[in-house]
Amino acid sequence: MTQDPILTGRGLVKHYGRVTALDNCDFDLYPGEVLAVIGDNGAGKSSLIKAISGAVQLDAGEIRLEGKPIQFKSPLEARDAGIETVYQTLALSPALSIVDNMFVGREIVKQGPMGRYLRMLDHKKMEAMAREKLSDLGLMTIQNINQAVETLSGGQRQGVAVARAAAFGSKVIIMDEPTAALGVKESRRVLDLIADVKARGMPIVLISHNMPHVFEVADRIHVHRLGKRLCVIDPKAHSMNDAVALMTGAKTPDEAEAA
Ligand SMILES: Nc1ncnc2c1ncn2[C@@H]1O[C@H](COP(=O)(O)OP(=O)(O)OP(=O)(O)O)[C@@H](O)[C@H]1O
Repeated sequence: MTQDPILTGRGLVKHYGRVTALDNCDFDLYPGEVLAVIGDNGAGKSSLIKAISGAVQLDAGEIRLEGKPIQFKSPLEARDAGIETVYQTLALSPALSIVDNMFVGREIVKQGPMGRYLRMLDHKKMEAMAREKLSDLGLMTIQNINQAVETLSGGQRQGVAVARAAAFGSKVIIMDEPTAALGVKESRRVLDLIADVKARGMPIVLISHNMPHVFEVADRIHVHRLGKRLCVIDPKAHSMNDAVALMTGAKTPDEAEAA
């Protein structure tokens, strides 16, 4: 890697009472890459992602975004700084429309006094922007952007959440188990979506237990074990069996390299 990482973590520590969820963990994400984070249940993947996305506060360590140290007190602060996290379930408000979901907390008000003093929203502008972003990502199979998100399929919902991230100039998108609850066809759409977002130059962190999905889309794989980064592997140079052996402790990184 010749470029500097866009996002780094050094010596990250997180305790929950007596449990050490992050134990001096390091992390690096490079511009434009898809980095998969894999690990056994309880290895600390979610804790790592929550620390990066402002959902939990670290006990020690440093996170840098574009070289600058950051300390987010809430997920909103992380989002404002350009780190957008797409959760499987919590990403969207089901009863709100697609447009409303995309603009919640970032509504565009009308120009002039109506917007300035009466906070009247510019629905036309928001709809046009939503349409543009969705079509950029090949998501215009969605007919009516005023329909409630609860009427969309799982894959389409992921799409709306990702379009929202892309629309607001995010620097990093974190996707937490995006295909876990989806069928084969829907998963396909989400994997294509990841490829589209990557093609637009946006780096993605993908947390997944699904090895075929990880091996299909990841440029590098961060193997997380016992609260820290055990190693980073190249999916082209390693098998899925190697990846599973590393995350369960059946193989050491040296053994995986020698194989
Ligand atoms: N809020 C919490 N309170 C107490 N312990 C927690 C909390 N969150 C996580 N832990 C513990 O921290 C450790 C790491 O959990 P974490 O959820 O980060 O792992 P994970 O790799 O994401 O697991 P999974 O793949 O099962 O989701 C586990 O032992 C877990 O029980």
